Amino acid sequence: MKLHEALQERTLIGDGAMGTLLYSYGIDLCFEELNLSHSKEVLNVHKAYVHAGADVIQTNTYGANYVKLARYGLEDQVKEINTAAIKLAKEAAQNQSYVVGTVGGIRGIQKQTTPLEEVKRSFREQLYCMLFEEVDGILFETYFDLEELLTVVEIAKKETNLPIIAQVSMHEPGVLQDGTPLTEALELIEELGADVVGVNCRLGPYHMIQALEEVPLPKKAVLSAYPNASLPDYEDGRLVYPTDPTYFQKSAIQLYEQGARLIGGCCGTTPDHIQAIAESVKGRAPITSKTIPVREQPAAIEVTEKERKPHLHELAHQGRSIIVELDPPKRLKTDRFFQGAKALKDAGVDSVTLADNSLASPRISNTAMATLIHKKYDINPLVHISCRDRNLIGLQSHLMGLHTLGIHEVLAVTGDPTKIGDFPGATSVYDLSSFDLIHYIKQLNKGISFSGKPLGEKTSFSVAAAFNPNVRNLNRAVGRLEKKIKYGADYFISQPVYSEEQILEVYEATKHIESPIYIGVMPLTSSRNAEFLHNEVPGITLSSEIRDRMDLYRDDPALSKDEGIAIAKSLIDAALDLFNGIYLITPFLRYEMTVELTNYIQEKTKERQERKVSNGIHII
Ligand SMILES: Cc1cc2nc3c(=O)[nH]c(=O)nc-3n(C[C@H](O)[C@H](O)[C@H](O)COP(=O)(O)OP(=O)(O)OC[C@H]3O[C@@H](n4cnc5c(N)ncnc54)[C@H](O)[C@@H]3O)c2cc1C
Ligand code: MET
Ligand SMILES: [Zn+2]
Repeated sequence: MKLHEALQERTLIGDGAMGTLLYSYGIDLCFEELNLSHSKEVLNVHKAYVHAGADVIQTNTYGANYVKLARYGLEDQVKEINTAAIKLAKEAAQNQSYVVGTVGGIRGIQKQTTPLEEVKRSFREQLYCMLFEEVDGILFETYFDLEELLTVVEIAKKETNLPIIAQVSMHEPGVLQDGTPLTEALELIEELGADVVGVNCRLGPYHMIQALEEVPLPKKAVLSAYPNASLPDYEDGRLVYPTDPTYFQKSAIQLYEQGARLIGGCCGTTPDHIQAIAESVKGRAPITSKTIPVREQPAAIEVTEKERKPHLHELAHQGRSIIVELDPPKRLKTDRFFQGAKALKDAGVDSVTLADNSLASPRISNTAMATLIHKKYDINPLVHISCRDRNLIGLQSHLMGLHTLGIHEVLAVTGDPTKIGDFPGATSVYDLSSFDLIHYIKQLNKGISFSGKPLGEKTSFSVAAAFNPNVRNLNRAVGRLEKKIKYGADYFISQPVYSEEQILEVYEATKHIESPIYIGVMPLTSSRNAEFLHNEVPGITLSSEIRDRMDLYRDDPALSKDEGIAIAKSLIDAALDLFNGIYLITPFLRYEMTVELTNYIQEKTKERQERKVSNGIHII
């Protein structure tokens, strides 16, 4: 009997974890490579599951795609590894159990690291190996990213008529990480033609049963469940899953009662767990009806926006907007910082922006300083957020904190790597890149956490992204802007530019982009400062004319400053008609310079407006 028919007829038992068992044997290598180098051990795991009563066993190919194998330098061995895996599973199955080719999800919470094109290429290669070796079905498991699973199911349906088993994984019971309810996700997968839809990994039986209680019986497809043995414990540096197979047996009955017709185990489960569930539900006739309990609906997500100042992207859409970077000090003396913030507020800037340990060197927390200037001077601060120093937990917690503090303007950057800063040996976390961070901040704006949990309220972040025009290939930098818009960026803030021609070039290269760009201007403070930027900061080139102008006053700090301001003013003159947003960067807390430039921009803007009005009157 084919797997298709068996699935229609009776409850089937899947196998349990492969990785957990191999790990428990003390083998801590690439599990998929073991199909070649430790084939006996892999064969024994399969045999143990067949012996325990598994009707369906999976090949040891969870990560046998070139993307994951590349981590071990094994990307060229996709074919050998998959072929060996299938042969081993078939040898153990002896035509008594069905052998399904397992394909694991690649993307975790980071979409950016594995673009869909890569997912497709990698999956096709693995699928062709499986079809060539004639498996009984394809099993997709541990897909946290729904988009990725839908993509591979669609490809599989085009390439084969074999049964497709497609399982999502959840961080939170009942919802996927993008907030899609489980029921809706399974319906989407079923619509694409998956024969079995279900859930595996991450959750233990308790939460998996809870999640399935909300899921009606699929219209055509069969429901499956492969829970982990329990929640993991961390002992002596290893993850262990302390459970009693008897508990798993009771849970299997409840999964069956929820309509699951293919029941196995994921991480932490062993042949003992599989034997326990085989004893209780193997071969049972599938249930044919199910009642979904009527539950009190969770509180609706708050939609009314709290009173807030206009967002910076709104201001820059409407007209002139000035924001000024004033970085938190590197030392604990804060007087100058606060004087600067107050002076900038009095000068009328729309926001003070605070870098997040730029150049990977510690400063006083920008959130602390932003909160204080927000409270003290009613400044609308813009907080830079770098992915370098915080993992996913830290980033979400930080953003929820900013929301609670009433700070709604953020700049999402990947961040300068630690290698260039005060602590070259420190870890650069980079759980996310700027693209994914932008995406997840926008998810918070929908009231959904990074892991898909409803937050009960929507944040209202306006998300800026970084634009670095100081690169050899400006078009590539513009390409990154377009991609950041796709991920949800509302507007851009640029690195400082240092020539009028460059301002024009940037304008020409970006004029098709509707999102506002705040163009960066940082006044030079001295000839040494100019030489440093020109010679040592990657990407920044100052014209010889500018360097000569600064050099003329190299022995006179006051005149150097004046010349720096004069140069910045000419850059501003060049920028004013091309960009609404101007981003001034305060060098070394010398806020007098950025206050003067703010006044200058305001005067020039007023003059331009008056000229427009009088031109208008003249025309009339
Ligand atoms: C306005 C502004 C504020 C900033 N504030 C901070 C801050 O507070 N803290 C901090 O640590 N850093 C800050 N940075 C620095 C920033 O992190 C780096 O300049 C970064 O390389 C570009 O921005 P991103 O982090 O969004 O990088 P992304 O665009 O996400 O790029 C990430 C990686 O790609 C590389 N890359 C970027 N552009 C290109 C390109 N055109 N071609 C090829 N490779 C490219 C980068 O080198 C980087 O390794 C800021 C930059 C700007 C423009
Ligand atoms: N089925 C695979 C294993 O048990 C993957 C489980 S989810 C990480 O090793
Ligand atoms: Zn698992």
